[in-house]
Formats: sequence, structure tokens, C-alpha cells
Amino acid sequence: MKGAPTDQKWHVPATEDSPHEGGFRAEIDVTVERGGPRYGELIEQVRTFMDKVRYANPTPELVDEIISDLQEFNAKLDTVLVDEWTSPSGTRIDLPARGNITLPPYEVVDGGEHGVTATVEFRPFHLGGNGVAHGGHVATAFDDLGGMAAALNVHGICRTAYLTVNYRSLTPLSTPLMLRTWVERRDDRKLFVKGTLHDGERLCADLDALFIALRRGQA
Ligand SMILES: CCCCCCCCCCCCCCCC(=O)SCCNC(=O)CCNC(=O)[C@H](O)C(C)(C)COP(=O)(O)OP(=O)(O)OC[C@H]1O[C@@H](n2cnc3c(N)ncnc32)[C@H](O)[C@@H]1OP(=O)(O)O
Repeated sequence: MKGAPTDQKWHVPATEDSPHEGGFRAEIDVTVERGGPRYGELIEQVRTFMDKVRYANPTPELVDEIISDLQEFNAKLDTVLVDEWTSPSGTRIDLPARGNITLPPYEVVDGGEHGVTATVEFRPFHLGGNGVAHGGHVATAFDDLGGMAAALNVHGICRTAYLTVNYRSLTPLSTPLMLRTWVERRDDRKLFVKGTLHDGERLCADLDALFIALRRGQA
């Protein structure tokens, strides 16, 4: 498993002409094919680029050159833009963080109704200051993997109502960390989710969140 568990049943009603229904995906279209076999490498190159940009001090000439290269890349991608429901970024279940470039890359090592265990590595571009991760990126990892624990528990899509992160110690960059999330209590559509982020034995942060299972068709 990398981006999300593959052996789950997603009981979401499908319609023939609409790829989604309100906030739901009508079909949880899990794919390992969109974008081709090297799509993960593309995402990794983009992440590496962001790492370099975060730490580079380029000359004005190099800035000019890179802008021009990026304009060419953007023009190429302009020819293949699709809607969010069919973009591989976020749906490639075989890739870290489902190939979603906006998320800290994680790999799910175990996931089901009981919760999710994942390894996550904050990249150099997730720098907050003084060599450690920005707290907002830690919250992003908790939001996605807390939402996944809620979704796996109810077999449907959930949305964050609140998310509290307690930062217990510094979160290192470029280090494999262990992130766990689980539903501690369910009250109808309300899922009270807990989580922890560890660097080895050391607790970096913990999570207290409420996710709400969306009603069918709810935007
Ligand atoms: C394709 C391959 C994929 C496969 C793998 C899939 C896995 C993929 C995992 C991805 C996981 C991503 C996870 C990211 C999730 C976001 O980041 S979502 C974005 C951030 N959140 C938002 O924008 C939410 C904005 N707020 C809203 O939309 C609405 O307020 C909500 C949260 C949906 C609730 O609205 P509602 O459905 O109308 O419900 P409402 O009746 O207001 O509240 C229901 C109950 O919850 C309580 N409640 C609601 N809000 C609160 C609150 N803030 N505090 C306390 N109680 C509250 C209410 O009091 C009520 O309680 P009861 O009266 O029933 O006891």
C-alpha cells in the first residue's frame, strides 16, 4: 500500500453521466494507470524542484532562464488539463499520498475500519524555520490521514469540522516518521478522530479532530 488502502469497499452511489454527486465521488475511481507508469517520477521531480527552490539563491540570469523553462512546461500541461475527479494527482492509489503534490508524501502501511498507520516524510520545502517542519504541514498530514481513518470507518467521504494539533516536540524534515490515526468514538455522522506523529519513540504531535460523514449528494 502506498497512497491509500486498495481493499476497501466504497459504498458511494454512481450515476452514469456524472462523475460526482455533490461532495462525493460517484465512483471512487481508484487507478494505478492515469498519467502512465512514470507519473510518480513526475510528481517526485516536482517535489524535488520545490525543495531546491526553497533553498536556492539564484542569480537574476538563472531566474530568467528558469521562468522561461517553466513557461514551456506550463504550456505543455495546458493541453491536457482535466477536472479534479479524473486528474491522477490525488487518485493514484499506488503512489505516495495518492500522487497529490500538495500533501506531505506518505505511504500507508496499514489501513481499515480500525484506523490508519502511515510513514510520512516532510520534505525540505516543508521547512517552517530552524530546520524543522512548518506546523501547517503537520496539520495537513493529520487532516488527510485523519480523514482517511474516518472514511474507512464509515465507508464514505467525510469532511473536517475541527482539527486540533498539539505540537509536543519539533518535527524533523527528511526523516521517515510514523503517523497513526483512528476513530475513537462515533456518534451517528460525527467521527471523533485521534492521531499521533512519532519520530522513533519521540512524540512530535498529536491530533484531536471531528469529521462529519457527508450525506448523499451533500456539497
Ligand atoms: C480516489 C482514491 C481515493 C481513495 C481513498 C479515499 C480516502 C481519502 C481520504 C481523504 C481525506 C481527506 C480529508 C480532508 C478533509 C478536509 O479537509 S474537508 C475541508 C475542510 N472542512 C470544511 O471545509 C468543512 C466546512 N464545513 C462544512 O462543510 C459543514 O459545516 C460540515 C462540517 C459538513 C457539517 O455540516 P452538516 O453536514 O450540515 O452537519 P451539521 O448538522 O451542521 O453538524 C452535524 C453534527 O456535527 C456537529 N458539528 C458540526 N461542526 C462542528 C464543529 N466545528 N464542532 C463541533 N461540532 C460540530 C453539529 O453540532 C451536529 O451535531 P448533532 O446536532 O448531530 O449532535
